[in-house]
This record gives sequence, structure tokens and C-alpha cells, in this order.
Amino acid sequence: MPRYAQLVMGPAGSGKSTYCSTIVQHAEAINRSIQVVNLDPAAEHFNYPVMADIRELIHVDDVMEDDSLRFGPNGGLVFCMEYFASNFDWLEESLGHVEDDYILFDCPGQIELYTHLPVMKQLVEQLQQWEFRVCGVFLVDSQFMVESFKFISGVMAALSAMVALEIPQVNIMSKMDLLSPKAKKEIEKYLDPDMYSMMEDSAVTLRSKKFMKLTKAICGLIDDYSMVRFLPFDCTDDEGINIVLQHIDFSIQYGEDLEFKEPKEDDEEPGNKNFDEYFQDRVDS
Ligand SMILES: Nc1nc2c(ncn2[C@@H]2O[C@H](COP(=O)(O)OP(=O)(O)OP(=O)(O)O)[C@@H](O)[C@H]2O)c(=O)[nH]1
Ligand SMILES: [Mg+2]
Repeated sequence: MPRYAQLVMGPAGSGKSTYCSTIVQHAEAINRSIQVVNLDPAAEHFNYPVMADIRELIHVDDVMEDDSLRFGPNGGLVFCMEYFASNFDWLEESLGHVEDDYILFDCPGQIELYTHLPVMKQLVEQLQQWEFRVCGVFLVDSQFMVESFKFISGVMAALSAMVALEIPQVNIMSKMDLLSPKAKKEIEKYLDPDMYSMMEDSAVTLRSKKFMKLTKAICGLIDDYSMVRFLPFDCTDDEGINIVLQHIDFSIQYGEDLEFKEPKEDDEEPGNKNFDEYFQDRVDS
């Protein structure tokens, strides 16, 4: 029997730990068991019970205080994650061998972990060897996505993780509850983006014409292959949380042995209808 994992990734402060605790609470309410592993060696606050905590293996303060290493916070984090990668037996022992387990891995916010460092890929391969089906969940703060050029950067960050990890990935726009109704309306176009028209927008904001060609090429590529979409995540909206969870479950075929239901959509592309429904709900209410 397979086991299931979500790698919860995203830039610093994007809401990864809050996402994990929201999902755990939601799971409890619907009688599902989902557990969390903290993989952030510098974590200070999170409010979920941990199944395992990397700080028991190594803490970033220990590395920074070590006179022979003398790392700063970012170098210290990289050191900790490399140490973790060479001690996966610690994780194996902490996880045990429970079939059908469903585990969220709350990852650190340093973006280099998802772009060029090998540790996350090594973790994915190790989890797959332990029969986990792994889904990447990439969070981007919705408040930083309301302008075209910021959005394009967010898309590129999500894309880096997709390219580096080669696993199914669900991209999430977090903290939707913080947006004003006007901003929510505005952000609708970014959830299911038309990159070509976005490129026209960014033409206005980009001062230099020098980068126009590059931006155009990137937007065109992303649009032509429908590579990146975002699901809205509002931690106060149970129905929305459920839809996000359904999409992730579907990507790792969670519960295929049970009677599995596809995400609500039947005849439309999964992404689009979800966005439409989300905003339709808000217009109705
Ligand atoms: N209102 C609201 N606040 C949120 C939400 N998600 C996160 N926050 C707040 O944003 C801040 C950062 O959230 P975290 O969940 O710690 O973010 P993180 O990605 O785990 O941060 P790092 O681990 O430091 O990279 C906290 O003050 C949270 O309370 C959300 O959905 N709604
Ligand atoms: Mg965190």
C-alpha cells in the first residue's frame, strides 16, 4: 500500500506553516488523519502537533554558534539541510512504516532549496523509495501577486520547483482572506492567467525595452503549455480548503482503493472551473 506526502514549499512567510496547521485541523474535522513533519531547522512558531521535527536532528542555532563553522542564517540553513540529506535514516525512524500514512512536510522558506540545491530532490527520491506518492505544494502570498511583473516572478519561482523536483505540483495563492473584495476581483485574472495579455500589462511597467523580448518569450512559453495555474487558499473557508485538498489528493491518487471522487468538475478543465466557482461563491454571498 502506498503512502502519501505533500512537500509544502514557497518563499519565506508565504504561509506554509499556517497552511499545514489549517489542513491538519480540516482533516480532523472530516475524520481524516493527516500528520506534519517540520523540516525547518530554524522554525520558531508553528501550531500543529509534529510527528517529527528536524530540530531534534539539527538546529540552525547550533550551526551558527559553532566557532569552526561560523555560518550566517542562510548558510547555516543550507548546512543543516545537507546534514539532513546525509541522515535520512533519522527520518525513516521517525516516520515508521505505517501504510496509508498521509504526511505534510513543512519546508523552510529559502528559495534556493527549490531552485538549484539537490536536497529537496534527494528527499523526494528517498520518499519515493519508501513508497510515498509525493505532491509538491507551492505557496505564493496573494498580496505579492497583484501586479503583472510580481506575478511573473511568482510563476517563475513555482516553475523552478516544478522543473527541479519533477513531481506533480499544485500551486497555491495563499492568504486570500486578507484581500479586499476589490483586490480579490483584480486577482481573479492571475489565478487562471492569460500570459499574453499579462505581457501587454508588463510592457507598461517595464521601463527598459531591453527585456521585453525575454519577458515575451517566457510568457508565451508558459501560456502555450498551460504550465502554471494557482488555486486560491483562504484558511477561513472550509469549502475552498476542501477543493484544494481534493486537487492534491487527485494528483497523488489518494484513496484510489477507496471509492475515489474526482474534484468537483466534470466537463471542464479542473483549474478553470475551480476558480470560477470560487469567485462565483463570493459574488453570490
Ligand atoms: N490572514 C492570514 N494570515 C496568514 C495566512 N497564512 C499565513 N498568515 C500569516 O503570515 C505569517 C507567516 O505565516 P507562516 O505560516 O509562518 O509562513 P511560513 O511560510 O511558514 O514562513 P517561514 O517558515 O518563515 O518561511 C504569519 O504571521 C501568519 O499568521 C492566511 O491564510 N491568512
Ligand atoms: Mg514556517
